[in-house]
Amino acid sequence: MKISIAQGHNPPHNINGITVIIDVIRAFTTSHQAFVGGLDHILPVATAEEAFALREHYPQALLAGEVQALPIKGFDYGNSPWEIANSDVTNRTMILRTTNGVTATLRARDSREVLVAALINAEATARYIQEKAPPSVVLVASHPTGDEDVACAEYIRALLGGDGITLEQAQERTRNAFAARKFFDGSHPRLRPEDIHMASSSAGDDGLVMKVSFEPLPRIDRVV
Ligand SMILES: O=C(O)[C@H](CS(=O)(=O)O)OP(=O)(O)O
Ligand SMILES: [Mg+2]
Repeated sequence: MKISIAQGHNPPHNINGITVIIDVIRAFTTSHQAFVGGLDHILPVATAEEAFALREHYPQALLAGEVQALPIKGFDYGNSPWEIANSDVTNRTMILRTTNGVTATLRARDSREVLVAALINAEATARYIQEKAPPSVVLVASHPTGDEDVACAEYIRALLGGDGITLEQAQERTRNAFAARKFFDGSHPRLRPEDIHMASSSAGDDGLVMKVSFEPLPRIDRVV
């Protein structure tokens, strides 16, 4: 199994392999928490306008996401695992707009299989990949310049038997990433330290793997 790490919003072609889009702060930590809370599925979209337009077709859907990390006016939730953990999302659909994780996911079509992951479900994701044993795995750190997603990619690579780092090192790099700072300096009441505590946590191998499909609409489901 060839394992490579890429960074940014444009995942490389990986026609015969598995591509994992990683977003630790916070898109896929939020997504993981939503599935833990019983969410049915996620519809990722590129813009807030697309989110509002899509909700016309899915009036029961919840809107979640951010622009420049801040909650979007008219949305139900920010891109916040803490907000989701404190809400009832059972059997709901969530339309999700985020800057890095969702953007990279929407551009990851050239792969046999696409997963999304964060540190919280790194172990479950790695075990799923090991069981599938694809010829190639591309781990995409979706933040173009941040360290938290690269750290998670290096941890997953280690879990897959390659070079890498420990969970504790990945957790430390997440807490120290520059994207984390704004959650600790009181800059906005809805940028809470709890989001980073959740993003730097591990659920161990909780079996919660998140898989992307693209037709008829981009969609993220929990693998059951
Ligand atoms: O809202 C977030 O956590 C980020 C934006 S930033 O990196 O914190 O500025 O969006 P995401 O797509 O989850 O990386
Ligand atoms: Mg991010």
